[in-house]
Amino acid sequence: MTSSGESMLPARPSLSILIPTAFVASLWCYIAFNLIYRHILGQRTNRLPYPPGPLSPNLLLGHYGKVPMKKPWFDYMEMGKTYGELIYFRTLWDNILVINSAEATYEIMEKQARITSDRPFGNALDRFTNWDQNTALSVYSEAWRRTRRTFHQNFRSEAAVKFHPVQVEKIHKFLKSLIELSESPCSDKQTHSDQLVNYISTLSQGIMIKSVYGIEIQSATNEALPKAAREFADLVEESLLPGGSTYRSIPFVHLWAWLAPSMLSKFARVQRNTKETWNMVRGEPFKEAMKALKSGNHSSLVGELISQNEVRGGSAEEVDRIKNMGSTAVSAAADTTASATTTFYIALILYPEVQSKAQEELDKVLGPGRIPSFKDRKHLPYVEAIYREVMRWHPALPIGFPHKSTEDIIYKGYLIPKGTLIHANIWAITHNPDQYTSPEKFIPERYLNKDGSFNEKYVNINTIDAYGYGRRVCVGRHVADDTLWLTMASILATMNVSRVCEDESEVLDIEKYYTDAALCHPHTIPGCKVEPRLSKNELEMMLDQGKDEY
Ligand code: HEM
Repeated sequence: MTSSGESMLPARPSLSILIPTAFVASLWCYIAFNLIYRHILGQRTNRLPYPPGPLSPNLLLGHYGKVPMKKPWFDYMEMGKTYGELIYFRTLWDNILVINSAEATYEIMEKQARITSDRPFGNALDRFTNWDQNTALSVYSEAWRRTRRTFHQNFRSEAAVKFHPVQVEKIHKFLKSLIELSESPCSDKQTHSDQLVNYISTLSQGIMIKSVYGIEIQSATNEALPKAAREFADLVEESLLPGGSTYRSIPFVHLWAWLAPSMLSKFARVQRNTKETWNMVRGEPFKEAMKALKSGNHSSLVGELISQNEVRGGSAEEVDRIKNMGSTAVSAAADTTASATTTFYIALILYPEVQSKAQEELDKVLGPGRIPSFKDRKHLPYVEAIYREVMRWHPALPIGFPHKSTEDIIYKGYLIPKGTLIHANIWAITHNPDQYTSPEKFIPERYLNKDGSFNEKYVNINTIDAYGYGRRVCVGRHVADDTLWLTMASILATMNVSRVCEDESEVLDIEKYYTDAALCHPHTIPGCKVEPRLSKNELEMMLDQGKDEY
């Protein structure tokens, strides 16, 4: 005791110091435990080496924060020259594998699909942001299997024909807006290009939103639902890159998103925004479809499925699955089909000879005054080859979607341990010079036989790498395939697309027009001019005659 009678015991640390210290200490213990478990004990029990990869710059964090996040498909393709078809590294506790070759992708993601079809999500933060309601982000579980089945029943090749009326209607409307665009006086050519990109988005999203929910949209940039669907895709895309999702599994990180005030923490703000945006995409159009259903109109996929469920006396879980399917379809279509259509325009401005050849084929097969319909597809091999080349030349998801292994895999003497995040480098696969001569060039002829017929080898849609692999292969691919083919055939039949530039000899660096992250799409089409091949009246007559041709 002091003379004043106060105790000499040290002051107790306050809770505001204890809680964060305990949090940081337990986080480090968790990291240390994971490292010891995975890298020391794991190695001892399995003598096989992990695949080659760059040395870890940090014992604890691995490559966390050091991996390329901007167009990383180029870096991994380049790194392939040193490490080969498999590149292996880790960030914190995640083991990550990037696959650069078609052969390894087939062996690991197709042949072993049973054990490589999980996703690296499903943590507390993913539940906080409701990512578990999105089929593309869901873990490999019974819930995913059931929603995927609902998806498959409605989007498989035979079912995709029910999308045809809306596809035809929206594509014809798009062509009409192109005529208006070509007539509108505009001093700045780039404004035309930007407007065109807006029309392309409206087309891609308009088809899915109308087919799934029966909702008409006029502009993808001005209306709440298409804007939210794109915003959700933008908010998610960084987590799809190799190493991009590691932070999501940091223990208790969801508490930070939940507790921290938005105005103080950017992280909390982004997570809440993601949750709200997803809730909007999942909730609002569903409410509208239900309103239409109550008023006796169920001319939408969701309306039709809900009324069938009611007739069967179906469950609340089935309603949830239908909601998940509808909202996932709208968010998955937001950037992907628009990306491929915009890439098609870029190809046309760079390769005018491709456009001329396709128009020659269309004019010969269709004859004068007829707009292409799905029935013409098998008679138009060159147009088919253009579509395939667009998907190869600039795939919409160049580094694919992350898969996760659920068992150890041994490939060519290497151990790929259970829990590894697997990314197929679709870009490296579709730009492999051993398989595609001059892969950087747009050459539709690579899909044709010498006599100009379409090469049988490529007929199956599953040969299109851009749609991904294994049990998680794009479930909307048949609908996307129809939309893209008809859009491309219709544009070629009715419009001339060309490039306007000051200097004709300027070599266009197209990469600078593409976005950097996982859902890679051009933000504009540099100096693009679109002119109708026919007069406005002729074109309108043509569209009128073709409007019921599915
Ligand atoms: C150009 C158009 C499209 C491309 C290039 C594309 C590409 C892809 C890719 C690469 C994946 C990941 C596959 C994997 O994990 O290996 C995927 C998944 C998916 N796609 Fe597409 N997609 C397109 C259009 C669409 C459309 C229109 C829909 C609408 C239904 C859709 C729905 C989905 C869904 C639901 C998944 C997740 C499947 C699952 O995880 O089980 N996609 N897509």
